[in-house]
Amino acid sequence: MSKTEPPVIAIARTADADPALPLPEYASSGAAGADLRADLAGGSVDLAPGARALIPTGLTLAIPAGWEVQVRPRSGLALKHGVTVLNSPGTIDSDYRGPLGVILINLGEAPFRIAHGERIAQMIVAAAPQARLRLVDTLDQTARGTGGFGSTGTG
Ligand SMILES: O=c1ccn([C@H]2C[C@H](O)[C@@H](COP(=O)(O)OP(=O)(O)OP(=O)(O)O)O2)c(=O)[nH]1
Repeated sequence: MSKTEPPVIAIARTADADPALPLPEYASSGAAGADLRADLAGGSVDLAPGARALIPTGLTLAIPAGWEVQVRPRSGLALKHGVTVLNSPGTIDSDYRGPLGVILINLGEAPFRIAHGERIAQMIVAAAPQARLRLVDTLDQTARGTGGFGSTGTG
């Protein structure tokens, strides 16, 4: 099977970033995601139950055209604390050069403190081709037709 060369994602720190924070990296040879850390200028953010916040990572990315970065939750935070990425998966566009932020929400029962440098989410690089979008009068026929939303049953 031929393996396509993975894209290069350029990472730059924002002007106010903490240069001591580790950059995202793959923790194992098979890891799909690289962890993103909260860059809170040495401080912390308290998320009350039900509250959400945009958490800065101190990073900006340059993603090649045809690719995207998805911001996904960390399962440990979700299971242990009910803290997850509200807009999961967050979409980082290839032409975006602004700061990468993570929108976290606390769906747990207890307040959750996000510490500076804590790993709060993970970034996944995925192919995202821009399709050619065309308006037509009728669509081609398929066996499924218009069936959806549970049309095949629940069992
Ligand atoms: O979790 C996220 C989601 C988005 N972004 C940045 C990168 C992305 O390219 C840009 C716009 O995101 P999106 O298209 O999801 O937001 P929008 O609400 O549609 O805003 P816009 O009108 O700016 O596209 O915001 C983040 O930093 N974190």
